[in-house]
Amino acid sequence: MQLFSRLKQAAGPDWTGYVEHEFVRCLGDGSLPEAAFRRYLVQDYLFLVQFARAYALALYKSPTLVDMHNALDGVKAILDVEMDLHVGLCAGWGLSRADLDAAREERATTAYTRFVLDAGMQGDLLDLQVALAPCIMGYAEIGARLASSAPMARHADHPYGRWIGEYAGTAYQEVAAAFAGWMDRVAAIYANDPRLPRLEALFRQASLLEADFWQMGLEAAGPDRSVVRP
Ligand SMILES: Cc1ncc(CN)c(N)n1
Repeated sequence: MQLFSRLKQAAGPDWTGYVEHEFVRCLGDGSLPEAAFRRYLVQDYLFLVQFARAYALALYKSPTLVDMHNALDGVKAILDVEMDLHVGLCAGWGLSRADLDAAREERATTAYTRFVLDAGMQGDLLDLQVALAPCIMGYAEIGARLASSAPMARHADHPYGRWIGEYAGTAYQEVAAAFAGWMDRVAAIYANDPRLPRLEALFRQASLLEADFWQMGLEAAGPDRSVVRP
């Protein structure tokens, strides 16, 4: 079994609480309040900046040249692909790069990104990959599900159709598949039974922090958007 599938199974409701969060459900059916999406967009820009640093740390933590190339591909995928798409998406919502650079990090953004960076600083490449996995793999899963289950998602009138299309699209899906394969290859060398509880704990915590990130967006739409946790 792929390490990702195993970690997901172990995280159980903490994983579904992330990928099926109310923010995601409302994004899919188009009912997400604009204020929630805007806060999310701004914070996600700040998130991606820190996430690029985490991928760069993966390069530093890489034991082989092959791993270094995989990590470098990840840095480039964020800086040259996802970040460009994100800035373009923000521009469509009237948010300039200057607006994004001037924004203040919300606590949920700080908590999540610094957790991932710390997991990588303390641990080895596999610890870092496992802490990054909910981010990379979760959005691929969400994008694919929303694109196939929300028929309107591909319609030009859907307010969040472009976001869904980006994460359901081939470019992002390929990045996620490549990441899962790389993590499996590293796990084949470094994972063993005594390490599993620690890896599962890292994955679970990152999944919870992803759910908090959605929640932070949702709360911009009003204080009554309570956490929907299993
Ligand atoms: C918070 C968050 N998590 C994941 C992704 C997808 N890389 C993202 N853009 N933002």
